[in-house]
Amino acid sequence: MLNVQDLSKSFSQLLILNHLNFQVRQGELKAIIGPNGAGKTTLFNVITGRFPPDEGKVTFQDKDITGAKPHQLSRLGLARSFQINNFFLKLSVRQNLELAVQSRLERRSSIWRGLSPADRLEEKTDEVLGWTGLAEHQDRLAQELSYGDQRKLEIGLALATDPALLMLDEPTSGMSRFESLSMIELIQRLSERVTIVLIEHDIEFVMKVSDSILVIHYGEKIAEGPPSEIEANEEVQRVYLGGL
Ligand SMILES: Nc1ncnc2c1ncn2[C@@H]1O[C@H](COP(=O)(O)OP(=O)(O)OP(=O)(O)O)[C@@H](O)[C@H]1O
Repeated sequence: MLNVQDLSKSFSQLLILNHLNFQVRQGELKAIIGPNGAGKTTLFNVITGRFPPDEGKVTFQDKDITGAKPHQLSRLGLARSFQINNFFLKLSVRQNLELAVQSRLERRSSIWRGLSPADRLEEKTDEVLGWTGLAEHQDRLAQELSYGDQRKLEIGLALATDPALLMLDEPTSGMSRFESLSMIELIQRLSERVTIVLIEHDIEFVMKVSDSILVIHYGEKIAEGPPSEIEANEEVQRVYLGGL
C-alpha cells in the first residue's frame, strides 16, 4: 500500500533521514519507533508532503505521491492525525465531524447508494462517532472534552475522510494511564478496518498491537520485523530498548 524508497532529508546540512526504505502492506498495523530525535516525525512530515524529500520516492497504492500536499493525499485516501488540536474548539464534536465528512462526501458520491446528501452526512457522522466512542459526547463543544477525548476527535476527523491508510503520530502522548488504555483499545479496533502506521513511544503497546515494527536511529533503519524479532534484536536493545 505504501512504499518508501531511499528517502533522505537534511535540515541545515544535518542528515535527518538517511536513505530509508520500507513498505506498509494493506491491512497491517506498522509501528515506527526510535529514540528521541531519531527522525520519526520528520519521516511522517516528508511522507505527508509537509517537506519535500531531498532524495527518494514515496508511492501510495502504486501512485507516486512524493511531495504531494495533504489535501491531495486525503483525496487519495491517506489521512494523518496530528499531535496538535486540529479542530474547531467552539463547535460541537458532531459539527466538527460533519465538516470533515462533508469534504469527503463531495468527492465520493458514488459510494452512497442513492441516499440524500443530508442522510449520507448523518450516516457517516454516526459511523465515525460509533468507531471513536464519542457518540455520548457528540453535542459537547470540542473545547469541553477531556484531553483523551480530544485526541479521539482528532482521529475521528481523519476517519471521516474514509482513509485507506491512517498515520498516527504518538496517539497516547501526554495521556493518563486510563486514557492511554482507551486509546489503545480504539486503535486495535480501527486496525481491523484500516491500515495504520503509528509512531509510538509506549513499547508495551507497540509490542502488543503491531504486525510489524520499523526501528530508526539517527534517521537510519536499524531493524524491521514482527514484534518477536524486534524484541530479540540485539542492536535494537542496545540503541533503544535498554534490554527488554
Ligand atoms: N523543520 C525543521 N527544521 C530543522 N530541524 C528539524 C525540523 N524538523 C525536525 N528537525 C530536527 O530533526 C531531528 C529529528 O526530529 P524528529 O522530530 O523527526 O524526531 P523524532 O524521532 O520524531 O523525535 P521525538 O521522538 O522526540 O518526537 C531533530 O534533531 C530535530 O531538531
